[in-house]
Amino acid sequence: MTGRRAPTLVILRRAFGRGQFGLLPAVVLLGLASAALEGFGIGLVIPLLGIIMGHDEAAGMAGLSAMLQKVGGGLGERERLIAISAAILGSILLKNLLAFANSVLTAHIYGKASQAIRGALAERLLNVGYPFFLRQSPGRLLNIISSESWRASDAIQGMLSAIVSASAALILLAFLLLLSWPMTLLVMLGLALVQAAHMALSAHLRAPSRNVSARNSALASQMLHLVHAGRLIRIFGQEAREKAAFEKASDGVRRAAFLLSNRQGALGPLTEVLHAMLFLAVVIGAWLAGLGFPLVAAFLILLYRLQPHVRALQMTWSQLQGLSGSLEEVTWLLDPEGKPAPPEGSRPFATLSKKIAFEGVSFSYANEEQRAAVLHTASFDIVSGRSTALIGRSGAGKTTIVNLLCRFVEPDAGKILVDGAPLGEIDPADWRRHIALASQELELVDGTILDNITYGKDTATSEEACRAAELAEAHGFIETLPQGYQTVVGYRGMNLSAGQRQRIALARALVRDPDILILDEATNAVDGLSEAAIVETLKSRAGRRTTIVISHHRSTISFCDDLVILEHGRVRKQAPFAELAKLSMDELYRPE
Ligand SMILES: Nc1ncnc2c1ncn2[C@@H]1O[C@H](COP(=O)(O)OP(=O)(O)OP(=O)(O)O)[C@@H](O)[C@H]1O
Repeated sequence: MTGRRAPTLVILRRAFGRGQFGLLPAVVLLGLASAALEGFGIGLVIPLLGIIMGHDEAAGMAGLSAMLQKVGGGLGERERLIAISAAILGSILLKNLLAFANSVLTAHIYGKASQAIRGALAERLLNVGYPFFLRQSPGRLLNIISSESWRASDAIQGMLSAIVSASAALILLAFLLLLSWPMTLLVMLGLALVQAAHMALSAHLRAPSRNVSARNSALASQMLHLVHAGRLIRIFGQEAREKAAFEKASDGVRRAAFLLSNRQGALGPLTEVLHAMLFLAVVIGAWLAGLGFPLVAAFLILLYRLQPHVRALQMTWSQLQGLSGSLEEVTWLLDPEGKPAPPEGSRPFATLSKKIAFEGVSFSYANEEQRAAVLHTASFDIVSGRSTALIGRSGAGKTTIVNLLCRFVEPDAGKILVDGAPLGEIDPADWRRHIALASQELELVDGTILDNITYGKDTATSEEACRAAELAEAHGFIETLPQGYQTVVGYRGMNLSAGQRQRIALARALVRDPDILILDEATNAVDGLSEAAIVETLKSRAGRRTTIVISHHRSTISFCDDLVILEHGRVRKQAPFAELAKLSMDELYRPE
């Protein structure tokens, strides 16, 4: 789970990669300027107190304090008091204006950085090789996108405010140094000790933080299950079991978050106590050193103003440790290393003119358990302009062949040749533009019927969409719906019947008028009459287009020209359909 590169750096690079880095110096400058104004304002307390207490000479003072003591020296006492007060007020006003400008700027950078992280996550999911989804838990992915990405953004916000705090701390320390360097050295030594204690304690936040992320992933999986398995749970009466499983996952999150929050919560008060001790040590040190009251007062006010910035820096540090689990999860998803690459190839593809040839293709869905091969040296041809039925018992490897053809997965051995050219060398985008797939597993998108059909071809007109719906035997039922093509199909098309969903999915494939049409159990929920009409549509592609059909139904493959029979991942037979037309499905499946 732990990324090799520092998660914070990877995320920072992604977050600020698009022009936001240029704004960081502005954040630093604004932070420095507002702290300088604050230091200046506080420094003016020295002459102010001097006037009030009646000893306004610089005797016993050195450096900055002596300079400040002389401010407005040429004025009368009353005018000097008013002028210094006005200068203090002016510096406070300006400082707060700059602080506001800084908060607008950091909010802008934070927003852009969070958006960049979310965009990078979406880009990774869209571009990673498909086998990634076969291996990863959807709950984990959902948790990263929906929750951990926000926490990574919080870390960015923490880092931005840390920049401001660090700038302020630096300037205020410089003022302290100019007022009294021995006292400042004492302060810096004390701060270093507090920081060391803080870092040692913060290190204990990493493990609980990772645990929170892991528990959140498990909970997200449970949530997904509850959303998807509504019917399954009810029909088998498993509500109590599901409730217990959900409670367990939810309680796991609660416990992990409680531990993390307790450890984090202890750091704030502890740091405050250490800072109070440091403050008192400075008071005692000043008294022992015999410093004058105005100087000690200015020093203590500055120190008092410095402490929140230092504490904020330390709390950002512990916040980052507490978010380390989230940062690691986001980094893991963003990192292309160790993830399947998307299919490659640059050879253009215009049309299938001869055939697709599988030559000794072997494949296994290899994972940690190294499963056995599901295709063994499979060799067969899909001839251009003809319809090929791929049949075989359940688990024989038919969908795996579709996955290989669509380049969702790549062969472990052997070749897939398209008009003699290796499929692996063909530009995948070009190739996919010429194929279309209708399958039970390709769900509808949440939108209207028209949205779903034109998903197959962005540029399709309403007329083209209607034509595709007619060919898929969907137009008739769509016309009877009150909203027609504007009917919203709902999540995964749940507002429609299974057969209606399949016909819209078929229209989505047909709207492309694809060179190669692949139907994987694409009409098994469609009634007989509709299926017969669809078969007529498919027949009309003969000679012009190539069709690959997978079905356990004799009627669905009845129009095919060629038959490829698979058995346990091996091609048992390839023959013209006419030669075997008399055999029933059972007879076709039966080993010879
Ligand atoms: N993602 C996967 N990970 C591991 N094994 C898989 C995966 N998908 C399929 N398999 C295995 O590959 C083999 C072939 O599966 P495939 O889906 O290609 O069969 P099929 O012929 O299409 O079956 P059906 O007619 O039931 O749809 C099966 O043994 C199956 O268990």
